[in-house]
Amino acid sequence: MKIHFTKMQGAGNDFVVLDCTRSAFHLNADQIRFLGDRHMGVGADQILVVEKASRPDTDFRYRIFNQDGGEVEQCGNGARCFAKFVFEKGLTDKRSIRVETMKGVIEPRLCDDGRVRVNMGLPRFEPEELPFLCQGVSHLSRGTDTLWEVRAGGQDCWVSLVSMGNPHAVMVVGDVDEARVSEIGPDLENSPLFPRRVNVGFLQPLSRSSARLRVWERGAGETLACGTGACAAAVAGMRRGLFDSAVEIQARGGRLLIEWQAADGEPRPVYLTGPAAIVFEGEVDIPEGGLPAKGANHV
Ligand SMILES: N[C@@H](CCC[C@H](N)C(=O)O)C(=O)O
Repeated sequence: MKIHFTKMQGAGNDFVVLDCTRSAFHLNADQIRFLGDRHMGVGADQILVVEKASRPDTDFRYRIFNQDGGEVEQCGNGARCFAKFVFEKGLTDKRSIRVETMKGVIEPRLCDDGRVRVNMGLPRFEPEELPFLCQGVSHLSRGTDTLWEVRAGGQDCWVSLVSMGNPHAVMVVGDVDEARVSEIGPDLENSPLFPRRVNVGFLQPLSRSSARLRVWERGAGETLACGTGACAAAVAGMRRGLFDSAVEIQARGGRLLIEWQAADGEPRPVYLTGPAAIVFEGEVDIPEGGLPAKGANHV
């Protein structure tokens, strides 16, 4: 089966985007994994599926699948690429778009400088608001933040847990280049503390308005940037008193601006601003069996 796709990237986080506004989406998890595979398929951290809105107060619906074939709740860099995609492909002439995701409505807006600014909704921190956390886990509070002690990669780590619709654990490190991302990341992603797994952020504050960040993404491994990871890391840092209300997050693939006005205690949405670009278009022949689970096709 041949399908048309658009390859996009936002700060180096890359996507295969499928326009399903006129046809139904019907790929299974093995076929999605084929699309995401960098050797056998097209290659992408996530696959984004653009669909018609199912509610009158929104313009589109979009679905997000990780490279491992699993459908997930939210994707910040994907939201910017989605907005650029629907505008550039003439699917809308609106520069402000309301989009349904699995975890509520988000609002991307195309800026005059070519970047996209997205209202990513409210961050959540309280244990009862973290559905990804194993029930009955004890925690320690410190200041205004709730820090959780976890063991991963053979060491004890203190993490902030944040839901941006999807799950994040953020730890502060001295130097992201030295951080044990590929040991701690997968260990924490698959810890029994997180039955639905978790994205793991390694945050190095540089000043009150800038930081470096690496993210081990659930279902994709380390990526060049993670938009929701940047939001989670910035708000975790703000709650710990490390940052003011706007932070430039430097990821390995680009820079993202995170804004969050939390000072008066009112629940406020997080805004994410950054680049989004179409890289190329193509047609791909998807094998009926897709890409079987790892090891399944070995002789
Ligand atoms: N790259 C994304 C996040 C994609 C989903 C994530 N891996 C998850 O499983 O929650 C972003 O830019 O936010």
